[in-house]
Amino acid sequence: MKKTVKVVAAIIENENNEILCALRSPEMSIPNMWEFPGGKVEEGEDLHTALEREITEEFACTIKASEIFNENVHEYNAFIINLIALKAKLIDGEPNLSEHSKFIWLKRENLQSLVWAPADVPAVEQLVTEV
Ligand SMILES: Nc1nc2c([nH]c(=O)n2[C@H]2C[C@H](O)[C@@H](COP(=O)(O)OP(=O)(O)OP(=O)(O)O)O2)c(=O)[nH]1
Repeated sequence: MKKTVKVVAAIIENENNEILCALRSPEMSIPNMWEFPGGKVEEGEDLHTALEREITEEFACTIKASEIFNENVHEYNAFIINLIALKAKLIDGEPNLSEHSKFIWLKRENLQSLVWAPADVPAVEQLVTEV
């Protein structure tokens, strides 16, 4: 049976209404695909704490996570992902690149120009149609 992995991802919007998009590197799993930054929730950890921890680890800045925006279950070849996207705001510092190949800030209407990790597609669609 495939393992189910619980992953939190941040929809970080800046003051220009742009959203942070990160490109997974060739060395990461699901390589060379765009994602909302985040990572796996650890045993006993709540969603907000997990997301704030992952962003500090991967981008050396501080966010405050708020409401759940989208939740999606997607079956990859190797595992099943329960991807929970939370809205978030940058509260200290600016993102710094470490594990990812690149990050960009994009307006909602341009999000679909990227090749997203398949599990992220429903969240992207919801963002594009959000008023
Ligand atoms: N962070 C993140 N991961 C995503 C998204 N969409 C998606 O399919 N994934 C996949 C990629 C990875 O297989 C998994 C998350 O693992 P990760 O490698 O980013 O997290 P992690 O840092 O906790 O993992 P690790 O150190 O244990 O390898 O979920 C997304 O929007 N954000």
